[in-house]
Amino acid sequence: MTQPNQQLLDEVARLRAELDDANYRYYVLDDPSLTDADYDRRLRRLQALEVEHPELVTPDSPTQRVGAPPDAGFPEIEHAVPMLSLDNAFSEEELAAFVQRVAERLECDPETLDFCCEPKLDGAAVSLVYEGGVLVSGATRGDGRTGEGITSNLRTLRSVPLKLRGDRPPALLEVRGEVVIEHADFEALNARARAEEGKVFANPRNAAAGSLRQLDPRVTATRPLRFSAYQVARIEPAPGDATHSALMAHLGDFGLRTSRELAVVRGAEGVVDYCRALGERRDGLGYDIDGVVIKVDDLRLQRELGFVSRAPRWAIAFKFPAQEQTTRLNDVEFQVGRTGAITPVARLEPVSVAGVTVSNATLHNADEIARLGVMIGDTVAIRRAGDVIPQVVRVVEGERPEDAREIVFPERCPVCDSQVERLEGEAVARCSGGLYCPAQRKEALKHFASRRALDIDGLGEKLIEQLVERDWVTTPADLFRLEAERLAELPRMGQKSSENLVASLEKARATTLARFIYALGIREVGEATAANLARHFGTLEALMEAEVEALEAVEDVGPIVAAHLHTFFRQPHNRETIDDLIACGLRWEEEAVGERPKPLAGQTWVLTGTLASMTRDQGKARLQALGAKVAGSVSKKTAGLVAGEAAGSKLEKAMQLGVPVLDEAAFLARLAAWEAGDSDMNQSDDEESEA
Ligand SMILES: NC(=O)c1ccc[n+]([C@@H]2O[C@H](COP(=O)([O-])OP(=O)(O)OC[C@H]3O[C@@H](n4cnc5c(N)ncnc54)[C@H](O)[C@@H]3O)[C@@H](O)[C@H]2O)c1
Ligand SMILES: [Zn+2]
Repeated sequence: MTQPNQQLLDEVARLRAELDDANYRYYVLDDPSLTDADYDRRLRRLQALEVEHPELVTPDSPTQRVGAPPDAGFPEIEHAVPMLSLDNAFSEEELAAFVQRVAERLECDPETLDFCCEPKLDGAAVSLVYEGGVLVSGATRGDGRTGEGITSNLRTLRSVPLKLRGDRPPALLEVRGEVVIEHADFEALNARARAEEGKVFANPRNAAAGSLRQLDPRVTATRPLRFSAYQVARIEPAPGDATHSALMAHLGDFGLRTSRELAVVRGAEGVVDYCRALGERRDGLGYDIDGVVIKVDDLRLQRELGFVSRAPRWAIAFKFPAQEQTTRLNDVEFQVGRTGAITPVARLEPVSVAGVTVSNATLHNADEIARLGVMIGDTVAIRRAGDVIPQVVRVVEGERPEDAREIVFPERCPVCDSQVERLEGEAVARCSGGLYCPAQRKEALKHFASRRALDIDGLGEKLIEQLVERDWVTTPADLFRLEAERLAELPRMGQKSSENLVASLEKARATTLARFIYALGIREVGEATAANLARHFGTLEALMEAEVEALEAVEDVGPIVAAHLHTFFRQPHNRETIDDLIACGLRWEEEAVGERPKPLAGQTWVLTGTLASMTRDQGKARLQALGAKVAGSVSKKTAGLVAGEAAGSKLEKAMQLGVPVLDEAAFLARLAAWEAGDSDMNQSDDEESEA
């Protein structure tokens, strides 16, 4: 043993301060400043120094403690059985050494020992107490002895039974488990937060822990939290189960979830095989795990092994490579998607994250860049989990170089040089080049040709890419001008397949209005919305002319989709594309409008003055839904004028020209009759209106 020198004392003090701070940020603020990998490295270093110099160990050293003391905002709950940490193994050798250690202590052959293995869920640990089968309290781990009472929050989780299933619940059950958020739910939660400028979480663990520690359970209730049990701390009367795995199965009978991946294996080889196999499947699990927990399965042997201060001797956590790493942000490039969305992409100094080399990560949008406060040259934390695109989650403080550069959002599309637009209230900036933008063109054409759109058989993605790259096709209409002879010049495209493609293009010309609308690739207009629009308006013309209010009158169309539709049809080049398609022979049967007749088809109406029962736009929408065109001025051809309060010159003109005039009451009565399917205007003249 060497004598500790000043340098070493300083290092120990620095590590402790850093780890204390990291613990506070991780466990109390749910806002870590270090990646887990950096944290683990420091903890390991401190442990190594303390092993070398046991005289330096203090009871308050981060190596001796678990978690962090409970936050004052919650009632304290003392754990009847402490909630400990787990020893870690970072390699297969360390795993084998664990098995060896256990066998030596038990004085048995390691090859005869059974271990129960399960994923180490990366969430927040909680303990639930059931008395007489009823949930009486729930708590966080806190510092292991005392946790935070978060019973009302835990009650909002559907996976936490308020009452245990079965006729004979135990008199007392204290069960422990992990509260997690699955990847898909986490992405949705953060996407919502980004859209609403709410709190964006770095990872599902922070989101789960933060959600559980909300002072208002109604907030917790909105978070997609899931509880999965992994340990029984107390059960009375004691059941006959002799193993941990049997006890876990028993929990299932009570209506508690346990891991589907739980398996009992034998000896070091079994343990190592399990860890390898689960490691390979890690990305496909749909939730974060940071390793495997390996427990001696026999409960009697567990008791024999007992505990050390911080962790049980009968269990170990095999740690997988961390899902967060730090690296340098070398540059930011801007990518253009199918709908023109411009996404800033971080070009990174390549770094291995959970076994995969990552050199790009998404920065989402300008708001996210502002939220992160990130600059080119910064050291950033990257997260890669499952199939989700790697993300920049945080800037590492204090590492910004002097020559760091600000990230400047382009004003023009990096692909087609069209103006970049950012709509009021929208986080996303978009290229306004529509089908003209090569970046959007390929995707727009793929969408246009896809099965649910125009269903152009034989026009696959690769072919579309070739056609666009050769400039043979710039708009969808160009597709219909392709000739078999020319197509046959393309690589791997014989005479036969060229002719087949031309034939399927011919077939695709006869489509439906709904498919056509969907094929246009208007933002947020999916198949169902397209079908509603087709049914509602009946003709493409009525849809193209519709104002925002009229669009909002369509089932499932809210203000945002209405705005997208409105903007789309106001773009001259989109109109040109549509005209061009129709000129190329695209056609469809007109739809039966929402089962309703269109008594005003072919008529032009004018609205003037103020209506008491609706806005003028709403009136317009209802007329349009009945097939009418609504114009801004009165002429001889005007079928009728609706005159509200304070009508002026239009009313005069209508009277001069002999155009029928309806006051609001008469208008409402007629609307009611028309909408009910009564096309004879005169019959409803005397009806009383109900506004
Ligand atoms: N980034 C940071 O700043 C920071 C700070 C503190 C801690 N940490 C991370 O937390 C780790 C230490 O945390 P710890 O003390 O909770 O130990 P741990 O995470 O290594 O292991 C104990 C925990 O494992 C969990 N667990 C998951 N599945 C389990 C299962 N099937 N059976 C039993 N337990 C299961 C439980 O919640 C338990 O509390 C560090 O290694 C580090 O990765 C990070
Ligand atoms: Zn563009």
